[in-house]
Amino acid sequence: MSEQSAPKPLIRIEDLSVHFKLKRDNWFAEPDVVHAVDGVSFDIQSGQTLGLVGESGCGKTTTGRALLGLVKSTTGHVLFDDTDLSTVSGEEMFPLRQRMQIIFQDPYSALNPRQTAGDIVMDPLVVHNVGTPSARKERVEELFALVGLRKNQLSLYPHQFSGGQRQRICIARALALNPQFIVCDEPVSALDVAIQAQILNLLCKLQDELNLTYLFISHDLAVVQHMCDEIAVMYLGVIVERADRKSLFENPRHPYTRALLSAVLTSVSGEKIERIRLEGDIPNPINKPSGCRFRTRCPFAQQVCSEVEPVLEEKSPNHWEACHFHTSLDVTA
Ligand SMILES: Nc1ncnc2c1ncn2[C@@H]1O[C@H](COP(=O)(O)OP(=O)(O)OP(=O)(O)O)[C@@H](O)[C@H]1O
Repeated sequence: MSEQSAPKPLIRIEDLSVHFKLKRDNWFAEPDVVHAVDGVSFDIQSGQTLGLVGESGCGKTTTGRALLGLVKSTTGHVLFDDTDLSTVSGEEMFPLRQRMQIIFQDPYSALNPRQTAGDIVMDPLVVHNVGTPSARKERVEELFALVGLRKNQLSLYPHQFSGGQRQRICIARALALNPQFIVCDEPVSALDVAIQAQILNLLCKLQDELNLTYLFISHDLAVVQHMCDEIAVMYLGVIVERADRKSLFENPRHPYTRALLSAVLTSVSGEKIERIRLEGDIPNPINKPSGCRFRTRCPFAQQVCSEVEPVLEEKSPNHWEACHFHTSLDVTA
């Protein structure tokens, strides 16, 4: 594709960091700092899905929230449709918020138990003062149909729905203001496996029909494989590998990605991948290891790994990796 016709990203994150200062034990102690996200950059093209994967605590949710301005970033920039969100005022942010939404992991706690499903989905229209009362009612009915809920369910309360139906309510609410971009934060991990596929299919269908752009956060590689065009693998606040879905599943490079994938066992092409067992837990983001953050769990770590932090480099076309070694090519387990 020529440079002129290259698509413009809808989302661009440049060197995003989010550090949380914890409360001090006493006035003379330095506060501990959690390095939840440390210099993350990526683009998402309009109409595409970027998957963000990694173990619990690696900074996926914080990245998604910082992107939407729900947590304050320490450094870096988030550009939405070429607008740098760090430069816009609260007033300017209000209409932008309509275009960027989030679906949470837990459809149980995301819904107010005292509101009917219809009122929940109508809420964003009321808050943003969109349409007349009758136009809002019509829009809510349309949204119910779009996500596969029935009109006679409008006046029911959250507890009267199944888990999958509650996630459909959350999706309808997220769509109410016609967003372009949605952060899907583990949207199926709280659901039964049988229901997960239905919700994933619904998200795919809505993406096609409404040209939505997704950041899809998950710890589950099987889910990401189903949903995403591109995948970024996160470890302890940084991206260690990023590639399109096919390259990542067929030729995983980083030892961490390969460890995650070996739990799934077969690659997209059906070939078995070399097994790397992940020992121990993810280190504490308050005291991250020197050099490569993965070195304390990496079976291939060498001296340089504790001394120099590897940068994310393009190791083959559009396949980025942060590792001192070409592990997929020259290291055997
Ligand atoms: N408000 C906060 N204050 C202090 N630390 C926080 C805060 N929010 C998140 N963290 C810490 O930041 C790190 C990254 O958390 P985050 O929730 O982004 O990870 P995650 O990969 O989404 O994990 P999970 O899948 O469990 O949600 C964790 O160590 C977490 O404890």
